[in-house]
Amino acid sequence: MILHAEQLVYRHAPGAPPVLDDVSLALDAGEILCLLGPNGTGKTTLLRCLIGSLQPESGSIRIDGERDVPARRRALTLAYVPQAGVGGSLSLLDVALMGRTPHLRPLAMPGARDRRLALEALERVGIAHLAQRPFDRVSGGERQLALIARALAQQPRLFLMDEPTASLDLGNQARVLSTLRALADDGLALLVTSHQPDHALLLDARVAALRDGRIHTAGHATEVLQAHTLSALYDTPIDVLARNGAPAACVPRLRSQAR
Ligand SMILES: Nc1ncnc2c1ncn2[C@@H]1O[C@H](COP(=O)(O)OP(=O)(O)OP(=O)(O)O)[C@@H](O)[C@H]1O
Repeated sequence: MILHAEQLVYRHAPGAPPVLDDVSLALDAGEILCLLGPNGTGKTTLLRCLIGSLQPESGSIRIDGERDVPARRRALTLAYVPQAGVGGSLSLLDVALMGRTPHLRPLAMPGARDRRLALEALERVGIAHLAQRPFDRVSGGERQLALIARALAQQPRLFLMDEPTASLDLGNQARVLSTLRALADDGLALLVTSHQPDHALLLDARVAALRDGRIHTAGHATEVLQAHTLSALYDTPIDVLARNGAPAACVPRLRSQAR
């Protein structure tokens, strides 16, 4: 098991209500786990606990079966894609090159191989033509793609991605989702937060849905993403439509359409 979290409890302040309450999950090589749940339910907080930037009050996190993995080894094992990143005036190539940092000796500069891997990562997400453009002079979606490229260049075994398709058009959503599926098929592990349950279906992923800081629903997307489960999770009527006989699209009903 590459990632195993057990009974995590996290509060932003002592005595405050828990943001994460008894949350457990496990992720193996070759798997995609899609983390769903309403706004403010603790998805980013969970990712930040898993990468070690927040400290849970109790519970355990093991990577490759080991607790308290040293920072350098952790950086070689897992890559985090945040919702938004700060790249300033760095070029997108330099942003992608930052993914190579854990592989460099202290104070060493990236070499030709690092630059090739960074460029390949930009190509894989379709923005190699923007390699020399400063991060603060590209669109929100292009920034998101650059942050994904940085993670790809890092060549980790485990990806933790916070809403990686949130700013992307349909074409780029399909490109990124195809890339994520291909990474899993290559044996890598991915934990991906999303507000689009459809994406869990497209990715043929397992799902863990958080609500009020607790696991509300868990299982394979095709089994658990049913109209009644989603309607309860998001507190709104949701239909699940089929394509080729399999659930494919999760569509909320507006108040005027409620039956
Ligand atoms: N620094 C902070 N201090 C106090 N509360 C915080 C802080 N950051 C987040 N929160 C609260 O913690 C809860 C969980 O936030 P989190 O960002 O993990 O939710 P999320 O599920 O990722 O939400 P979204 O889907 O909107 O991105 C929310 O109620 C949020 O308001």
